Amino acid sequence: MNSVTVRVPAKVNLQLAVGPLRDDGYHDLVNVFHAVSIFDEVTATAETGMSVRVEGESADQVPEDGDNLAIQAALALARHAGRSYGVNLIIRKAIPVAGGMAGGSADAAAALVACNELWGLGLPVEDLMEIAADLGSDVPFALLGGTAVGTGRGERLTPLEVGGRFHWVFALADGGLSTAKVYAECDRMREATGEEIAWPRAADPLLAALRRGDAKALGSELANDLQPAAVMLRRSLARTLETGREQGAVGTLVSGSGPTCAFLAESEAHAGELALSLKAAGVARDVITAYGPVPGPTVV
Ligand SMILES: C[C@](O)(CO)[C@H](O)COP(=O)(O)OP(=O)(O)OC[C@H]1O[C@@H](n2ccc(N)nc2=O)[C@H](O)[C@@H]1O
Ligand SMILES: Nc1ncnc2c1ncn2[C@@H]1O[C@H](COP(=O)(O)OP(=O)(O)OP(=O)(O)O)[C@@H](O)[C@H]1O
Repeated sequence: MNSVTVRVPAKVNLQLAVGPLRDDGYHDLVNVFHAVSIFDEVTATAETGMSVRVEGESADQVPEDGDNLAIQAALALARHAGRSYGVNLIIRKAIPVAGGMAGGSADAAAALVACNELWGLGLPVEDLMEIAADLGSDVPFALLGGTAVGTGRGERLTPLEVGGRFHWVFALADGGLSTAKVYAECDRMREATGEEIAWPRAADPLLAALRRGDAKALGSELANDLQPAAVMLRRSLARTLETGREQGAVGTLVSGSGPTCAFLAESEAHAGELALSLKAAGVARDVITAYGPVPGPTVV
């Protein structure tokens, strides 16, 4: 086999409960991940060296060297296998860059799946999961897809049962936000208010709403502890979120570390209407609809 292409989805966090700062610089989380139908595509082609090219949505903001998370994933896999394999990766991006939708993590997961296949390694998903956790906190979920709760720094996953399809609208912002800076701002704001930091717990009503496939109930349970920090660093998000609420979204939140804002709709038709209203209000660089949950990386 000379070439393998893998399609991989973005994520939104339905609940992101952030615990205290740990000694290793990470935070313990309860992170309810949900994969949505915005896809990057990664094509891996056999080659002697390691190289990457990025095309599509905001490709100019993505590194094409060793800083690219997909190349790091390929290198980590070759190291794990104890061989000096080579690969050329072509990444076609649709997931917003530095948007809080785990685009880099998705590409890393896709590269692991593609190279495992291309190099004929046949490693089980458990091995890929271990490599994924070393690459970044979001990468294990990017390998899994669907809907799952993550604990630890988000890498320890339990898949969740979901009783239906949810329809989403995403408002994309101009420019990204640094994940590390958003966590640091969250710590700063907590310190300034002297707020007691609770141990993160999954919200039972949210899990029940997911099981029933109940969009209205899920909408009122969406929660992101990083949201105040993201809004503090990007004040314009307050208006974007408010506009979605006014236009009838059943749930509204910043996706992960932002700045993408996510709006839950009652149906596909409602998502279409909501997207038009948000576009007309001019509160986003672009507005897209998607549904979830969707499966993780798929060879196409
Ligand atoms: C915001 C989320 O996207 C929500 O899913 C993730 O928690 C971030 O996951 P990620 O982008 O894969 O993050 P990593 O590459 O592992 O870490 C980047 C930085 O985010 C902060 N970080 C990340 C995860 C975590 N549980 N606690 C943290 O404090 C740390 O400052 C870390 O240096
Ligand atoms: N394959 C990649 N795709 C996108 N960004 C990448 C990639 N590899 C490295 N990066 C770098 O990582 C940074 C974060 O990009 P990414 O799109 O993963 O952010 P994010 O969606 O906010 O992440 P998360 O939701 O996991 O916090 C970018 O600014 C970019 O420089």
